[in-house]
Amino acid sequence: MEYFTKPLITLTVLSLASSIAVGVRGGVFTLTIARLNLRLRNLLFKSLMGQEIGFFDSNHTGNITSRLTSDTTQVSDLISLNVNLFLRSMVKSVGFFIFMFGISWKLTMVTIMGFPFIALVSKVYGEYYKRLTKDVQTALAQANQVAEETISAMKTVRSFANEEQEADSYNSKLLVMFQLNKKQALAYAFYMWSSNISELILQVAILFYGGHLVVTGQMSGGTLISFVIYELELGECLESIASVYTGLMQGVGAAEKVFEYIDRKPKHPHDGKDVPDTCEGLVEFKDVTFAYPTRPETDILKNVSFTLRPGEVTALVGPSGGGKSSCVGLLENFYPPQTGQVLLDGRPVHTYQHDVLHSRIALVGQEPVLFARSVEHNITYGLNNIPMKAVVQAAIKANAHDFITGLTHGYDTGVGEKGAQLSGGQKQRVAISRALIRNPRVLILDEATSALDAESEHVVQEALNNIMCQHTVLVIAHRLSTVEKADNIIVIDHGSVVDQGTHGQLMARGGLYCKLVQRQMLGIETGAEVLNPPGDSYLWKSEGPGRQRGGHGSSVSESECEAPHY
Ligand SMILES: Nc1ncnc2c1ncn2[C@@H]1O[C@H](COP(=O)(O)OP(=O)(O)OP(=O)(O)O)[C@@H](O)[C@H]1O
Repeated sequence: MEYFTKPLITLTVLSLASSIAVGVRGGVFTLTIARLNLRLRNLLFKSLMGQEIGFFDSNHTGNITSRLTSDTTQVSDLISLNVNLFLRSMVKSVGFFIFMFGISWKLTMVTIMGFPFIALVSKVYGEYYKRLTKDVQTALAQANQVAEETISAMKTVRSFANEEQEADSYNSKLLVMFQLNKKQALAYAFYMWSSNISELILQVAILFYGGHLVVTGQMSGGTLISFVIYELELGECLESIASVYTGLMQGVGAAEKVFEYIDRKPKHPHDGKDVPDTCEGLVEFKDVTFAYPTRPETDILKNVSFTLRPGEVTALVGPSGGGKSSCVGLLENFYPPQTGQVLLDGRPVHTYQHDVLHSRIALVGQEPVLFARSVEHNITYGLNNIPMKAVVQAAIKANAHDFITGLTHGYDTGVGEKGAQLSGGQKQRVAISRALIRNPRVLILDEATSALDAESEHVVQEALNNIMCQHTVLVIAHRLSTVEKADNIIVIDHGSVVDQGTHGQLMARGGLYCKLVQRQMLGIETGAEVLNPPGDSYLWKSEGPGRQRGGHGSSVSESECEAPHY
């Protein structure tokens, strides 16, 4: 009993210490995974926020969110788990080696001889697995892309009864991933087979040489058995280390995708430093040529020059696709021009400090994008510590106050994802309030009142008229009646300024603007037909003024284009 008591006590103490260590290790690693995940996601999201708009034009949202969610989770899980396993297996392996060396250095050398082969198998498999993992993550991202696009456009899917095709499309993307999973399974089977065979060969070699040592009396049978037990344990540890390598390679595959975005330097960074004390609001486009990064071969704007003067309303008009919104994109510093300059008060817009530029230029876009927050938070978006009074004032100016107070929780009412719980006109008015609360020097209204009903449009237009004299205003509108009173109307077609002047001047010249106005009055949509009339004869021209189609009782004829007072 005395002989047994001492080892038993030692074993008990070691086991207790070990169980405490296991608990601590588990806790620490869980915490590490969480911290790693947090850090990776934050770094990735921050890097994404700094990317140029062209990056988002060329990368699908589903792909980006997949990196932000599943790839980061893969990285943190796999790396933490495998580092954990690696440390444990390493400590155990070193211990077993010491014991084995103590028993027989000759047998230990035989054991070591088998390692290079086992390491080679792991390396080849690990590299292959890394490549496969990258492909699997890419396939998953593509499946996510389909899912995200479909779910976010559910009403369109339903209205075209396309649910089944969307489900098929998702399934086909998943099948691509499944094919890769099959390759993974095959590779794993091959790896298990080769590593088990190599281990078996090693054991046979040890037993053969150990047997020889026992037979020749250099070692006792009991010692050989102890050695073999240690060797088996060591084999398990080495197997773990090999699988750690594979796991780490898998993590590295996912990490490469995550770090590709984390390390990406934006091609058009918004890192301007200028903070001028005052801002007049003089905007100049000087000989601007521009192509979108996704289509660098097509110039969307060609040598465009114009000026927006403080206190004046300038309208950009022209056929659809002419490049009006692209001008806004350049003024907002979303994209850099290829040649020429876009200046605000004589300084290129990209030299302004990012938040300063956007406090001086505010945009109300074609499709107002609201966030799934309260009305108040949407109006004060990007601003801090704004008193409620200012919020209400901005809403009143945009004719939004009445409908907001009619909502269940007034300004605290949530607007739903992308403002889905508001009507188009209501969303637009909240978006206008959001621009007005900044009291910008330059106000851009890109089809801002297009979603409003006639009455709301009138009131919003009046509100805008009241504040317009204090700003430089750029209006883009298809309904040309809304820009008649503009101080300057710039006509853009196929990326070039083809004419500019007041409504009267443009009508007198009888150019494209005049034709667009006539077309609208006839109730026919503006478009390519106006620019490329078949056989150069318009419908109303060939049919004569008395036979005009559609329209609202208008009887404008081409000859009126020449009239100085249209
Ligand atoms: N992000 C983009 N990437 C590539 N090409 C684009 C992008 N946005 C617009 N375009 C292209 O640029 C051209 C000009 O588009 P833009 O939106 O500036 O026209 P627009 O005059 O504002 O038209 P609309 O009156 O219909 O809004 C179009 O041919 C369009 O296809």
